[in-house]
Amino acid sequence: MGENFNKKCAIETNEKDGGRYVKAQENIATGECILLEQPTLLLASDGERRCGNCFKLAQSYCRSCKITNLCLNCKEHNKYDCEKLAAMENLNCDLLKRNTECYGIIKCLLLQENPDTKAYFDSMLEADCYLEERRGSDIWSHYHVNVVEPLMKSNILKYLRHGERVDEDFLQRLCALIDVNGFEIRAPDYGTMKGVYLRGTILTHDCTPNTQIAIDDKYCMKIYASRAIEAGEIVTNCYTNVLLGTDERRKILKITKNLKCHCKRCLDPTEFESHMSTLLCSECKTGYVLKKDPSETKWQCQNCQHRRDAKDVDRMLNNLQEEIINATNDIYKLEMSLMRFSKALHPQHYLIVDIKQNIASALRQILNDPSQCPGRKVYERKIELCEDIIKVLNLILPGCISRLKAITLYELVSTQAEYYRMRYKENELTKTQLIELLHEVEQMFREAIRMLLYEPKDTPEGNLLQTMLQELKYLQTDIKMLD
Ligand SMILES: C[S@@+](CC[C@H](N)C(=O)[O-])C[C@H]1O[C@@H](n2cnc3c(N)ncnc32)[C@H](O)[C@@H]1O
Repeated sequence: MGENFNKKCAIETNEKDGGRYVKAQENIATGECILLEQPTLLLASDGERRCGNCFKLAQSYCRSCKITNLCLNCKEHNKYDCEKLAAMENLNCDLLKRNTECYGIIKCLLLQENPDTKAYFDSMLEADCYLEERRGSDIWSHYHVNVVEPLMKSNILKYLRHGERVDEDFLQRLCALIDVNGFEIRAPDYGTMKGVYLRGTILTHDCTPNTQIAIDDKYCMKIYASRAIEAGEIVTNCYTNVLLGTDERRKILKITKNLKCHCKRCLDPTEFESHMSTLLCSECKTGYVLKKDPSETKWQCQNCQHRRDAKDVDRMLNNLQEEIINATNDIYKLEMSLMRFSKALHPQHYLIVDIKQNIASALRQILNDPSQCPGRKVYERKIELCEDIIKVLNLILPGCISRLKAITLYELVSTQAEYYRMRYKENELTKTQLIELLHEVEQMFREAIRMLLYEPKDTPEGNLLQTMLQELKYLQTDIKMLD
């Protein structure tokens, strides 16, 4: 569980609430690594069963301890945990197996039992988890029924050295710590699981963060600067999806982290002129409808002052969101929805961006399948959509390197290169014009590559970087041959 925090950073403590955060002590350059860290705990997502060794989905159990899931290809899992559990003769394994969420907490308790990992457990307890705010809530009742009661009734506590300090509050605290500090990470087969990273979790949230987090196939977390960070700045990470609107991001942050975000983006009604939350006025048809402050319950048109109730807006956005989900990959349905949404939402609203991403991805499938003989309209539409998405990303992540930007830029330039070649073949472009356009494509290709250079090797983005480097070489050869 080695870790490497950049020496230019320091962990500081907020005097008011004791919360920790990370501050840059010196200037940090774009792309510079801030932290490399192995997880302290890897856990299945709620309700899932994953092999205790390879973390693929598994239904079978270890023959020795009888409680850890082990897939048919794996023979053993953590030796300490296995032996400790196997020695618990009167453990009610069936009860624990039925309540899948117990296993993550058992892993935590074993971290505390094992002298080699006790220090990690103790530092996990230092993290924020706002236990008092959860007391009596639905989530508290959920864990009472699904974790606390089964664990108490299973006899496990009497086998633990620290069992006497384990009561309802202690177990609820462990559940809360995992909820607040667990990172959603890629599982090795498909889906996601949770990883607890004791250092990575200290970074404060910001909706326009100054770092990016990448996790490789050995679950090593790398945090690097997505823009230059000046000495004295707080080092931040975005706990939610940057492509959501302010209300949606804040709702998720409140539920998952009990956090009221007051970052610059949340406090700017236009979200840095991106207008990702802006509606079009249903009265005057042209005015922008905004909320001046994120905690307000009324939306108001900046042109005719017409007001809309927040509940009514929520209902409309939920219906539109459902429509996108129901359209799945159907381009016709998506385009029809886009036309309808465009009457109610700003052209850069997050749901418009979402639908454009869906259409672009469906078009990619057509362009990658030569048997569909894609016509020029398909290329033109894909180019237009990618350009629109990049424009929004540049507004919300100004000056930042970003995986999202890199991938969208790559989608754009690979489509443009094909499109220009097609037009050249159809004698619409001269050779000189084609060379000039391909040179422009090459510049943007380099920009996309530059943004992925800091991604670890064994990640989908690291692999994409290798593909892009190859494709850049082909493009350069192509240009040379035309010259
Ligand atoms: C993952 S932890 C971050 C580290 C935490 N401060 C600690 O000491 O363990 C998430 C919690 O930190 C606090 N936090 C993180 N970012 C914040 C922000 N931008 N504003 C206010 N509180 C924040 C909230 O209490 C949140 O639930």
